[in-house]
Amino acid sequence: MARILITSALPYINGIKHLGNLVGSQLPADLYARYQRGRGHEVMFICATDEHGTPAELAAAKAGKPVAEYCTELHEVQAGIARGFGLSFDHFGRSSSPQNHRLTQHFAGRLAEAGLIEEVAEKQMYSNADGRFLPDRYIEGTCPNCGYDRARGDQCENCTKQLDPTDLINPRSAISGSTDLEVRETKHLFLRQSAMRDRLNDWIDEKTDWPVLTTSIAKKWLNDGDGLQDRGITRDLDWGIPVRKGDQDWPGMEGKVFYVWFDAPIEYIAATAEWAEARGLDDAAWRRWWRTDEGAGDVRYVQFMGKDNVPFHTLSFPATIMGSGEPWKLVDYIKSFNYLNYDGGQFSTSQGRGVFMDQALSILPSDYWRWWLLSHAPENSDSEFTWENFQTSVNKDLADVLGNFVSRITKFCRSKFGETVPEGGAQASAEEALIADLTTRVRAYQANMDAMEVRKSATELRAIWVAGNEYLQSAAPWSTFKTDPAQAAAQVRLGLNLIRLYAILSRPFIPDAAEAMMQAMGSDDWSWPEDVAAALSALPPGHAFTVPDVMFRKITDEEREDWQTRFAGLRT
Ligand SMILES: Nc1ncnc2c1ncn2[C@@H]1O[C@H](COP(=O)(O)OP(=O)(O)OP(=O)(O)O)[C@@H](O)[C@H]1O
Ligand SMILES: [Zn+2]
Repeated sequence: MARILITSALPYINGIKHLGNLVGSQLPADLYARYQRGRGHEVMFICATDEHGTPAELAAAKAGKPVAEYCTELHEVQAGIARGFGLSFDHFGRSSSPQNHRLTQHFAGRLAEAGLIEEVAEKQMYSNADGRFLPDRYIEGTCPNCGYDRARGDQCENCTKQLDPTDLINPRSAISGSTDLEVRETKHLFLRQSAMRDRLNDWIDEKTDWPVLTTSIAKKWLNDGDGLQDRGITRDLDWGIPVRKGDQDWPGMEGKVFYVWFDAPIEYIAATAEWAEARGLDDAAWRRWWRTDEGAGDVRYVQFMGKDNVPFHTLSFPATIMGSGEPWKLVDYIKSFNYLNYDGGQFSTSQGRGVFMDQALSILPSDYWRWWLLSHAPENSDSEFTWENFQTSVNKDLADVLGNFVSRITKFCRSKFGETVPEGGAQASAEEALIADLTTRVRAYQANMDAMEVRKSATELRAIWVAGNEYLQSAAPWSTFKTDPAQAAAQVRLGLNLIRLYAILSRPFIPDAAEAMMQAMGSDDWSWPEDVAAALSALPPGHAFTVPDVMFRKITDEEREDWQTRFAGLRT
C-alpha cells in the first residue's frame, strides 16, 4: 500500500467558485484521490479556503461585514458546495487558522536565519483620507500600458499587465475614491528567490515526467529577462498573519502581515495539522505526511492547479521549503491545467460571468457536471463549455450508454427471472471475448488514471461502458431466452456483474451514480477488479438485486435553451 498526499489549489474566499475553478483544481484532485483510495492506497486529500489579501477585505467591505466574519461565512458556503459536488477532502481547512499562523511565522523565521530574507525600503501609496497604505487592489487608476481606467494596483484586468501601485496614472483609493494620495517610504520583507535560482533550476530539471505546461511556466520565470526575481512577502494590511520571526517579534515590521501568496501554500501543511486536531490526534499523525524525518519518506505528494498558480508552486513554495533547511516534503508531481472558457468568453468571478458551482447544482445533480467537466478537462489546451456540448455529452454518454445499459439488463432480468441473479448456462465465446477486451481496457484505464491523464481516462471509461452495451446488443438475451433460457441466464448474470464492475470503475468520476449502481446490486464490495474475470462472477446465482430508478435523465432542448439564456448575462 502506497501513501499519497494530494492537495488542490486553494479556492479564494471572495465568492462562490465557477466551473472553471472546479475543473482546474479541486475536481481532478478529487478524481485522483478517489481512484487511489479505490486501489486500496492510503490517501490524504487536503484543500482549504485561501482567506487573506486585499480582495477578501474588499469583498467583506462590499458585503458590509467584518472580514473575519465574512470569511467564516464564505468558508461554510464553499464547504457546503464542495460536499454537494462530492469532493472527498480529508480536510477542508482555512488559511486563517491558528495552525497556519504558527507555521507561516515559523517558516519566515527559518528563512531569515538562513539569510534568505531581505528588508527593503519601498515607496508605497498612502491615502491621507483613509489613513492607510493602499497595496494591490486597494488602489485603482488608469493603466499606463493600455489606458483602461479601472486598472488595479497589482494588475490591469484589461491587458493583464502586472503593475505596481505607483505605475497607475490618476490613482485613487478603491476604498474611498479619494485622490489625496502620497508616496511614502515603508519597509518590507523580500524572499531572496534569486539566491535560490540554481537550486530551483536543478530541481525542476530533475522533473522530466512533469506536464510540459508545468515545467515550461517554471522555466519561463527562472530564465526570462533577468531571471527569477526576489519577491515581496509582506503587506501593510490588518487582515492576515502578523509578521513574526517564529515566535519572536520582528523589529520594524510591526503592524504588517505576510503576503497572501506566502502563507497560502503553507496552509497545505497547516490544514493537515487542522485535520489531526479536529480528530483529536497528536502532531505525529500529520507530521508523518509532511516531515521526511518523521515518516513522510515514502509519501508521494501530488498537487493540482490551474496554470496561473504554477509559478508559486514550482518556485516560491519550494523556495520556502528548501530555504527552511528543514526536511519538509517537497512536491513530487504537479498536475496543471489550462483554462476552461465559457460559451465564447472567459469565466470570471469578479465580473460574475459563467456558471457558478451553486447554480450548477441547482439545475442538475453533481454527477452530470463531474462527467462533463472531467471528460472535457482543459489539459493540452484551453477548452470551452457550451450548453450544446454539455447536453450532447450527458445525453449520449450517461443516459444512452451507461444509464440505458443498467436499465435494460435489470428490467429484463426482473421480467424473466425475477430480482435475483439467475443461475444456469455457461459462458461462451462472446462472453470470453468481452472479458478479454475488458481486461485490456481496465489496464489502459488504470494506466491513464495513474498518469493523471484525465481526458484519456474518461475516454477509456466510456469505451468500457460501450463494450458492455455492444455485448448486450449482440448477445440479445431477450432473443436467446426464446430458444435457450439457460444461455440467456448466463448472459444476464454477466450483465448484472458488469453493473457492479462499472460502479467500482466509475466511482471516481460519478460517485453518486456509482453508489446507486452498487446499492441496486445489493453489494458493498468495492474491491478493485485486479482480475476482471473474477470480478465478473462476484455476484453469484441467487444473489438479490433491485432495479434502480432512472439513473440519468436526458436534457431536453427546451431546458438547454432556457439555461443558455438564463446564464448568458452577468451574475450580480
Ligand atoms: N477558467 C479556469 N479554468 C481552469 N482553472 C481555473 C480557471 N480560473 C481559475 N482556475 C484555477 O482555479 C483555482 C482556484 O482559483 P481561485 O479561487 O484563486 O480563482 P482565480 O484564479 O482568482 O479565478 P477567478 O478570478 O476567475 O475566480 C486555481 O488553481 C486557478 O488556477
Ligand atoms: Zn492595461
